[in-house]
Amino acid sequence: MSNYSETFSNIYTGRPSGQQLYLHEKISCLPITKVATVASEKCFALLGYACDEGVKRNLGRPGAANGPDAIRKHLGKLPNHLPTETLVYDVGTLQCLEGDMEETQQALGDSICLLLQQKHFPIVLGGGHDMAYGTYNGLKKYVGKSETIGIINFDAHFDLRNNLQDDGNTVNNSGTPFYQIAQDCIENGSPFKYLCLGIRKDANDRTLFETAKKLDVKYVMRDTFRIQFHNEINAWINAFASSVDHIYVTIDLDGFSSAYAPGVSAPSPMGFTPDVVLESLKTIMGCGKLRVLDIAELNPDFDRDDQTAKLAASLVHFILHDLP
Ligand SMILES: N=CN[C@@H](CCC(=O)O)C(=O)O
Ligand SMILES: [Mn+2]
Ligand SMILES: [Mn+2]
Repeated sequence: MSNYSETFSNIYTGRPSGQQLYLHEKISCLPITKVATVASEKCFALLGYACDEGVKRNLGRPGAANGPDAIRKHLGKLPNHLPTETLVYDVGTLQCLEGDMEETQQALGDSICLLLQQKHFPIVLGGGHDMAYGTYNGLKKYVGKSETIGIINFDAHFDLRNNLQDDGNTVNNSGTPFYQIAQDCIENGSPFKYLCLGIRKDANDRTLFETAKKLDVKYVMRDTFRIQFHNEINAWINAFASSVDHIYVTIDLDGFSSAYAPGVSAPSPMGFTPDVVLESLKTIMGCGKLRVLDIAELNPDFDRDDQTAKLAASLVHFILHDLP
């Protein structure tokens, strides 16, 4: 079972300016049932996915269910440079009840589809990376079967774990979302287009590399995913983008070095840096195909001085301000 809760505006606090100098004065909280098509050219919708059931099932460290509110608390304090006609709504949070992650993913997919139909750009705040299965399916439902979706995942991990157990049952978790998507694509005869940026050799076993190869996954290893190689990285991103109709970006915070992002279930001591992610996001946004973005795996229980929550909030700030 999943539960929807609307966001109360008192989560967004900061310096009062009376002239919308800060995002807490810009973001409007709106129940998702009241979302309507807007005349404004640009309208963002922030949606929480408060679920760490997938992390628990994947033997990780629970706590990501508190990720969405931790991001909101820091986002509100950041400066607002948006034009008045750009709208930013917070449309609430989906909570996973009684461990029913699948129902929460389904609710996420339905919400994403609804927001896209109403011409909003959804930004999902997580939450375990199992959210990717919900976000992707929402976009798929919106664009229809004949359109190709490319997934770009900033992550230390492939998250291509096989969800089929020895006893024949399936167990989905935060490490299986892209495997599940791949299986659906195979079943539907649609291409599985997946690009991973920042893969760590010391965080993915041999079978995961074999699965990636079998599924023709494109990936950039962490030691190459560095700002020094931005020309090459941009060329790979552009080549990938030109082979798809729509792009879904998913940012797993555990791909960042734990110097930047300690507040995750599975930290990366030798992860990537924010500069290469921002550079890559600029390239992706420049393609004009980005339709939805989510940020996964914030676990405030393990954060240090809120730096991971602040990093996530700054990523949202960047998307709000730099999406063309
Ligand atoms: N979403 C995270 N997935 C990783 C977790 C790794 C870990 O817990 O060490 C994975 O399953 O590979
Ligand atoms: Mn990861
Ligand atoms: Mn992940």
